[in-house]
Amino acid sequence: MIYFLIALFIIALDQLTKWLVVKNMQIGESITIIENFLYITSHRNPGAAWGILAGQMTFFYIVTLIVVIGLIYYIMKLPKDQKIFGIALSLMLGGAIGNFIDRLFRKEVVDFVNTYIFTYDFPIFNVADSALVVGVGIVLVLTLLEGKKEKELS
Ligand SMILES: CCC[C@@H]1OC(=O)[C@@H](C)C[C@H](C)CCCCC(=O)CCC[C@@H](CC)/C=C/C=C(\COC)CC[C@@H](O)[C@@H](O)C[C@H](O)CNC1=O
Repeated sequence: MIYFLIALFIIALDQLTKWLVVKNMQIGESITIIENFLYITSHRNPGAAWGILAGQMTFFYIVTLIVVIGLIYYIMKLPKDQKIFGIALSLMLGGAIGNFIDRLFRKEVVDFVNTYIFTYDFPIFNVADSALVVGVGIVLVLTLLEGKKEKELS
């Protein structure tokens, strides 16, 4: 299934970028990409978004396993014509597994994408987070569009 290849690609890209950051940068070290906008900063997060539930690894394992099993089930069950939906699910699957690998072996997640959206210093994230957020975003948009279409038809 092409969707599992997409998830594998995300996992590989996520783990490669994290490995490069861990290997070549000290924690806290920052490289300017675009002044005042984009930096690569080596960071670790023992929690979820914004560091919530730091250290609750058992909780993260359980939630991630439920998310991963749910996603695999939906990808297997997906009708042939819903390719975009399938791509969104595989982005989420790759992202969830990417962070799961970090939590399993490092007991924390490696983050390095440091952006300043306007002056707000957005939490530092990684490839897996981006895939998750993009995947969630596409699912939300498709669901809203689906709902709108049904309303127009009814
Ligand atoms: C993106 C999901 C977070 C990701 O969830 C995962 O792994 C999943 C598969 C497993 C979690 C245990 C369960 C989801 C918790 C839900 C959550 O957290 C609310 C999310 C809101 C979201 C709206 C969509 C905002 C976005 C935030 C950020 C991402 O910006 C691109 C900032 C990321 C930085 O705080 C970075 O340090 C985080 C670190 O890398 C660990 N990442 C995780 O826990």
